[in-house]
Amino acid sequence: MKIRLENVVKTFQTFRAVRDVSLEIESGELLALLGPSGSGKTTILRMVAGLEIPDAGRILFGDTDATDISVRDRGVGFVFQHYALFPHMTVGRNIAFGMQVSKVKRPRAAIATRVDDLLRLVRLEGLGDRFPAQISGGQRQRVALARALAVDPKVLLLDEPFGALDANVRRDLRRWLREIHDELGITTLFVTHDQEEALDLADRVVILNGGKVVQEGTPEEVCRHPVSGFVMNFLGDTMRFDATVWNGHARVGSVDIAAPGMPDGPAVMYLRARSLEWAPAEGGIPAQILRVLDRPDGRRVLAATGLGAPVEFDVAPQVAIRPLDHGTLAIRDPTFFPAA
Ligand SMILES: Nc1ncnc2c1ncn2[C@@H]1O[C@H](COP(=O)(O)OP(=O)(O)OP(=O)(O)O)[C@@H](O)[C@H]1O
Repeated sequence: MKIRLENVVKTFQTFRAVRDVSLEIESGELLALLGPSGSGKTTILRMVAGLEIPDAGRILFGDTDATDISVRDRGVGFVFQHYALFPHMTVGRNIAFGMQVSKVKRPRAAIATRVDDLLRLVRLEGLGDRFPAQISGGQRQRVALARALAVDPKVLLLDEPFGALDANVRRDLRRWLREIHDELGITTLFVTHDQEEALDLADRVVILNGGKVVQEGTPEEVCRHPVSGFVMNFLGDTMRFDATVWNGHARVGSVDIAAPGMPDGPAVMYLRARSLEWAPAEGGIPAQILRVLDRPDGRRVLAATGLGAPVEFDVAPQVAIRPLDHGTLAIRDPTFFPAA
């Protein structure tokens, strides 16, 4: 089922939370809404669910205008971070609940078979008789997904479903969710403020800021071609430096760097750790090492340079480098945007 939002607006009292948002979720696609806190992600999801009504604009499910269709009749499944399971019901009964109260009546045996199938799908075979308090947080969210899928929704809506879990469990669950999505092919809208989660999971990412779409594209497109300093910064691991551009060259601190195609005037230069190379074969700017942080996959180094603020870069674990060492750093592919 394809979903389309056309010029959707939502205002709370006088606060405009969603400003003229248009987007499409292709049938079978997994789309992530990514943005900082307060950017309007949850409000958009709630409007797709039918839990909020837009002030203006339309929401289409396929060719049908769903704007005035009730939550119950939209055929959506939800998993929210805090959408708790019923604590007094077993896992199996939690999963069965939606089928038992649905308008579509199913025989008891069919419900039991479906619960078993869903427990297998979310890899919780054998846990159907436990209560929510007797399983882990990650397992609870898998039950929540099974419960959402039980009534064969046309669309799956997930709002920070793994937000409360620790980093390793989150990573496992997001790979697992992608596998389930590929198996079922259900149109899915996923809300997160975690860039890595969105980029790992989604076919396409829509980046929001202040209730507006600022960029949309595949993870590769948004990572390789961010349209603004905001997107570049939000996608993470960036260093930001004030610059002044004149005649295709940027003055950054006391350093001159080529900035071809940039208009003259104040600008911002963004670097990522991978844009910096320690001890290049030739050229480079003078640098002094401030700190060396050992990580499982290498060493992250902080250094002072003439750019005006410390920089961070990575070296291989075997590179001999110590605080106070002097050397040179090459800057590759800096990204410039005119200052806002
Ligand atoms: N029912 C409401 N009444 C008043 N303001 C609201 C209401 N719901 C949301 N807002 C405001 O609308 C803005 C967008 O909220 P929303 O929850 O959609 O953002 P979000 O991007 O999902 O943020 P978060 O990641 O923190 O959940 C926020 O400033 C929020 O305070």
